[in-house]
Amino acid sequence: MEITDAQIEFKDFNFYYGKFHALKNINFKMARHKVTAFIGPSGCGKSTLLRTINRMYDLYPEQRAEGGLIFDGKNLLDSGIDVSVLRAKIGMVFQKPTPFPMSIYDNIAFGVKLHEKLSVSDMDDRVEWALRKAALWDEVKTKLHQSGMSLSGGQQQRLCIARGIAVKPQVILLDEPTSALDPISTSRIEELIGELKEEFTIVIVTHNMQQAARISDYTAYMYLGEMVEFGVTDELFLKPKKKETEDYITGRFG
Ligand SMILES: Nc1ncnc2c1ncn2[C@@H]1O[C@H](COP(=O)(O)OP(=O)(O)OP(=O)(O)O)[C@@H](O)[C@H]1O
Repeated sequence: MEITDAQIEFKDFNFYYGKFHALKNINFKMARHKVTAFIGPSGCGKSTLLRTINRMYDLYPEQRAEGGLIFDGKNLLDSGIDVSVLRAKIGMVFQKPTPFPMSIYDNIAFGVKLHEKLSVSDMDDRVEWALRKAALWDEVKTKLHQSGMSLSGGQQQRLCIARGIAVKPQVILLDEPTSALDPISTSRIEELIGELKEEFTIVIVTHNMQQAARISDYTAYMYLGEMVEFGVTDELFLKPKKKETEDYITGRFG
């Protein structure tokens, strides 16, 4: 399987927490405007891999990445990369909804103001655009100046997605975005992911294999820091090439 339109490419990529070798020789590409899912048992390195993509590890001096992580023709591991610009291009949504303690409107406007100078009416338009894209507009349009914390968990997570989208990134990283949500909010977010890929490249970590099978185009199965198998989602689930993958997806693992 060859990915011809890659947005991000990992080349001989390794990652260390101090002396612990957490990601081992990772090589694969993520396709533009598709959903790529990382699955695997707890501790296999899914979140670590996701967090390298916007250099979250920069905050911790003992964490180190080596090799190639190519985006827009540049190696994101190079020291010359401006990490704040990078994080505007590659947004992230966490497992637990994390709205800022400010109004719904300001939750979205805050990040936009860091990168762009918009007039009041352009900002209003941007906030509406982001909330519509995140399928939240109809629920909040009459209460934009109420606190983001007053929303339900599922609405808060859509607000966080709207906040990520508002700066117009190219890639959205989702770290188990539905694991704290009820089934109805989960299916709304899954539906939303299907719509967002029209405009953004999506990478999702999920411990839920059915979710990966439902929403992703490509799936990577990880185990003990290695990428055991990467492929088209339907093929990986229906006809895995490796026995380890088959054991995991059929529940025979462990
Ligand atoms: N800050 C850290 N310092 C040291 N080791 C870490 C750190 N964070 C994670 N690890 C280790 O790196 C490995 C991968 O962890 P990671 O959180 O990426 O796994 P995961 O697949 O996302 O797991 P889960 O599904 O449980 O969230 C584990 O062995 C973990 O113990």
